[in-house]
Amino acid sequence: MSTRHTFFEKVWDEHVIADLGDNTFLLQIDRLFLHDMSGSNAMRSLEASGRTPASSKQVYAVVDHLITSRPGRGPDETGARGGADMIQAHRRLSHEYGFTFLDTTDPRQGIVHVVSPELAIALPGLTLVCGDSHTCTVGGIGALAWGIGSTECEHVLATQTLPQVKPRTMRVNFEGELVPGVYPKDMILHLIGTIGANGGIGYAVEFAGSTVRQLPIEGRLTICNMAIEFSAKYGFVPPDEVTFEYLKDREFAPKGEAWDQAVAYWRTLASDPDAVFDKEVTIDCAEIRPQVTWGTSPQQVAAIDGCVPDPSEAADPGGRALIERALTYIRLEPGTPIEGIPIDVAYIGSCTNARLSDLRAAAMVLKGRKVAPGIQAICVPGSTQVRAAAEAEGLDQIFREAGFEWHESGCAMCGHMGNDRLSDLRVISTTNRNFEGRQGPLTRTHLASPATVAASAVAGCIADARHLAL
Ligand SMILES: CC(C)[C@H](C(=O)O)[C@@H](O)C(=O)O
Ligand code: SF4
Repeated sequence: MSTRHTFFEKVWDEHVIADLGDNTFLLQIDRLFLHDMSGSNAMRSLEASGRTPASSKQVYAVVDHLITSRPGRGPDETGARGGADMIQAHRRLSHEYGFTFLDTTDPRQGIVHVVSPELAIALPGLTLVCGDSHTCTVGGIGALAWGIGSTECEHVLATQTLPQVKPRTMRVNFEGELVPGVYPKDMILHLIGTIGANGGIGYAVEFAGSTVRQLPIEGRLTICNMAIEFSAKYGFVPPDEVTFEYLKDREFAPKGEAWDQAVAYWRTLASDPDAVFDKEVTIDCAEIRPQVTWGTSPQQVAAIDGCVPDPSEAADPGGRALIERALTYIRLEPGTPIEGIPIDVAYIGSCTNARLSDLRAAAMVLKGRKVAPGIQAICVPGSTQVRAAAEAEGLDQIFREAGFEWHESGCAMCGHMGNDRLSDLRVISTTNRNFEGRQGPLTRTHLASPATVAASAVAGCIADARHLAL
């Protein structure tokens, strides 16, 4: 391949079937992942149209959004109206169409974006789509992955292709040493806080720089997960030795000679040293402190030793109105120190931060400690495999002894889709969205890393994990 190409251009060009004009291209789609909300709808719509899937082998399906995370749950258990019907249709059609189906009781079940790299369904250089905005998560293993709508899912089901407008390219370089106690979640929140939640609109974002290269895959997945909160549909870290090491021997990874051939190909995918991006941003990681959101957008974020801003200090009336609205909803006064804000609930879960490394980071804080009186603390592992691995190393005991509930895997209280919900409570949460009502009616969500959530559970208020003697 000639030089001066970015990772994105290489993978995109490899998948173009036709130039449709107007910067729109018909792309070959290598993997389609269906979940029990958008996926179930797409399959029912395909069935109603009398069409059949183009390529059953390239489609995977999982039950994650609507199923409750209640321990001891039944296979279709959900509080969502019509949810059991959707799960059942998802199951019936996935079997009928011959898709790989990860049912509620399957030991490989879990949140779609957690199981997709865990089982090597997502692989470097592949195009992977799912009817879910956080599909960009699996860009962390070097796939070109993005979220689509139900109608687009149906299009992919019928044709295994999708028309797409070609985005511009951006590279975000994270450079320098992370301060101890600062995690990938803090890196991405800091980026969104610095550039803005609209900073990535129209871009495919490559996360690069020495700090990213040193991150294990799980940290890269956390960063890419929130590319969409930066308004970038695509976020990725081109594959490297860390990626290959992570994927080797996983269930759907190529094996034997096919593995060697795949790795040889994946090694060609990194952006060329002289590749040109439409935009570049550099972040000095030494400056990043643990981050906590204070408002109702991920960009409304501050360092843990900072304060809630004063709307009167906003640069313009629009900015002032946004801050005022957020503070009214979240019920905080300007100038309130972030540390010490009392909480009701501590939530560790979601496709952002519920992998084994996240549970370990939280357990390190919780070991030998107790959740403060009156605080509800919940841990929902990102997948059933993560849950089993955590149990094998005794993490569940640490969580339980501290006073955390230990749930089955699923989306659960991240977006209260299956009616696992909170209401009118203040939550410190490892999830990715703090929008109004996101975790239940009137719920006030503060996004943070698993270590910060664990420290806050213990303190009963937003707390800096670095202040607890570890
Ligand atoms: C239900 C689904 C379509 C939705 C998404 O697209 O992201 C959900 O996963 C979310 O996080 O809000
Ligand atoms: S865990 Fe939350 S953000 Fe992730 S897919 Fe599920 S609902 Fe969406």
